[in-house]
Amino acid sequence: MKNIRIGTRNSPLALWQAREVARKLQNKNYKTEIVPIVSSGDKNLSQPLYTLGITGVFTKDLDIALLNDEIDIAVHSLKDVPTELPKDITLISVLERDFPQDVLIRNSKSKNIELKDLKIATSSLRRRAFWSKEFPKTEFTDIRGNVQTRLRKLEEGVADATLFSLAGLKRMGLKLDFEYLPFMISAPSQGVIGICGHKDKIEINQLLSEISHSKTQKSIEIERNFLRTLEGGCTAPIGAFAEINENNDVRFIGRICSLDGENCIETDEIFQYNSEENFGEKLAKQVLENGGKELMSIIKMSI
Ligand SMILES: NCc1[nH]cc(CCC(=O)O)c1CC(=O)O
Repeated sequence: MKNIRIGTRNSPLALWQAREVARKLQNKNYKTEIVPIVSSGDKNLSQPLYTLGITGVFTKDLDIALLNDEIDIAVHSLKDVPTELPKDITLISVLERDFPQDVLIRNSKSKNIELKDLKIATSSLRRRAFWSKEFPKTEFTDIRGNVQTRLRKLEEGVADATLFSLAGLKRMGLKLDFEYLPFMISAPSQGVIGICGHKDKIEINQLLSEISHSKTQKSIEIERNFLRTLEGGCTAPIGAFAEINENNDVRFIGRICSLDGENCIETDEIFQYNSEENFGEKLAKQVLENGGKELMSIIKMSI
């Protein structure tokens, strides 16, 4: 068999994740090749992007590379992958989730400041809203770029502290002091590496499904169905985390908040998993009935 061409974005985190997938495949004696995709090849496509359902800012270029057959699979941080996938593209595999928590990183001058007084750098609506729910008077500033860039900006003094997914820090081998934040709920699929493929590549998809982690698969299915049912395509402050034990008991925590964190609706349920039921959708519908519908329309108006 030919090399499996693994498409990835070019950032250090994305490349690490692609290598992790390559390692898993090599352990099964498949040959791999990493193909960093720098910019989009949309000029090679015969149809405009919107007719193909291509929407995600982080996933667009890899979707196009898959459709152009420049790569066999695309490796993503699953939390950056929209719940509605483009036509002909499918989520074929997930790796075992690690460290889904959001953690706080302070710059070296802010070690003794109380949480409520910290100026926080984050562009995530979810992180701002959930932090504000706990500490309403917080001042925020935007911060963008990859993990390393953001750490540099933090040390330059754009803010006192920032929030990261612990998975991202661990993958980058960054041994920084961090603090857990029990009041945060992670983004749906946070800490999960997802692999997308082309629907027609049956053989590749079959072998990729062999490395998929089934407990993680069940968790993200619930979290993503929860998100899909709530959002209808918009980016709202939504957290979702499903944990499954050996007996197939699931604990699911979900939350939506207004941007300022003042109005939140939360669900926290324990149930027995079965593949027939769409728990994510069911729990999201409960949230929508409990005032979530009104909250979602307020959020959509303020974005
Ligand atoms: N949107 C950025 C992004 N996408 C995935 C990760 C980290 C890896 C992960 O949590 O899956 C990050 C950085 C962060 O949120 O701190």
